[in-house]
Amino acid sequence: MYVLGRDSGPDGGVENPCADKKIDADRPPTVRFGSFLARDGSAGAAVGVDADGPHAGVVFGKRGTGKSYTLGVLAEGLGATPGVAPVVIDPMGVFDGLRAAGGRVIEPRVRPAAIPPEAWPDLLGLDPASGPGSLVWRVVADALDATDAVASGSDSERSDEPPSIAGLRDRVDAADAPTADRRAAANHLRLAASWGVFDADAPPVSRLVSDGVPTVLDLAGIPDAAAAAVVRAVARGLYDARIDGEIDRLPWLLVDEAHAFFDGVADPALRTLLTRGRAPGVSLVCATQRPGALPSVAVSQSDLLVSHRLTAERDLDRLAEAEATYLPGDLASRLPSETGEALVVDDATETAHTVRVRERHTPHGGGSPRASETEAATGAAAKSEGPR
Ligand SMILES: Nc1ncnc2c1ncn2[C@@H]1O[C@H](COP(=O)(O)OP(=O)(O)OP(=O)(O)O)[C@@H](O)[C@H]1O
Repeated sequence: MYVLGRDSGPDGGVENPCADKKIDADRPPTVRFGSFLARDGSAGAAVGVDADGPHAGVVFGKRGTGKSYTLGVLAEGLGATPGVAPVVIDPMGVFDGLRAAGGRVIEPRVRPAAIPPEAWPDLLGLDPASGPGSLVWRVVADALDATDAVASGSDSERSDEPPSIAGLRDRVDAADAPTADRRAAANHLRLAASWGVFDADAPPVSRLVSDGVPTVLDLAGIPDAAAAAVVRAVARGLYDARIDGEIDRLPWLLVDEAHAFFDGVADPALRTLLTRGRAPGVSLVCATQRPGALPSVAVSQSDLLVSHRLTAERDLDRLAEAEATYLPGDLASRLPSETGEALVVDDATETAHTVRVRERHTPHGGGSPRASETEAATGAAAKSEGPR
């Protein structure tokens, strides 16, 4: 986190982050985040998030306190920062306003091969020790071995085709297994096909970050297991692509409603980013209204913690895990109460400050609908005023 100098441009500190991708030679890439909040409630100096290096971060806050909005502020700023590329996991469909910053909104497709064989039974809701579960595990492993054999020139079974769900079902049909197991496995694979997220020919995950504009993966309305598969494929895909040198930019994965992804198929990939993502340059920011449902490692590995208001004891306990010897007093007592305000704990500078998150430059799609704002209500109000 940086204090941004007053001489660095309009908009309270830096150039409009949506405007361009100019590099300021005097300052490392920085995302305009907001301004310090003085004790009397007035706005102080502008603050920005360092985007030069990779980070692990969390954004906490009870419902309606501004988490998604804050994630959108980061996405806007990162989309305008050279050398980085934000990818937003959008389970509620509230980030399509990022189109106004040149972003794209995608209904994601991932390759079945992006999910490792051992994760398939869990993905399909099957016990891996059951007949159908172990059959699915085996056919996925065989299908991956067959495509690997082509790459390695091995003499074992070969397939030029990347595994598809239909191909996996063919393998199930042909397997030496009890009929009931084959039928159950095929039914579960048919269900997975109906989610519409698996495509053997889906573009590689590295394509999501090829140009640096915000990419929003719209997961609204798709089943939880399918959303988890997408998050796993994207998180792991970005990590592997950086390790293999396929991506030049530093990707930032911004996950809204992150608690939903830590108890299923996506969990290992998110933990990999938390614990090892910074080495190859992949950042992860997890936003959640239920910090208590995140694993402790999300807090212990985060070097940036942004917390809007919290009240539930379990969530405050998770926040307390971020208390460090360099911070005086408890964090809970320092949480601000207004929407859009947050306590920011920055491990790099070993500081905690109250910040007012800046306003978005693009429309925000979140916020709860209000009866008083419906056409029915405003129409009724106009009617009750009556003719004059
Ligand atoms: N920094 C801010 N500046 C101005 N308005 C804000 C700010 N942060 C949040 N808001 C307003 O507060 C409303 C709620 O914010 P947001 O949708 O981000 O909450 P949330 O914590 O993500 O809620 P939920 O948990 O229900 O998803 C938004 O509609 C937005 O208008």
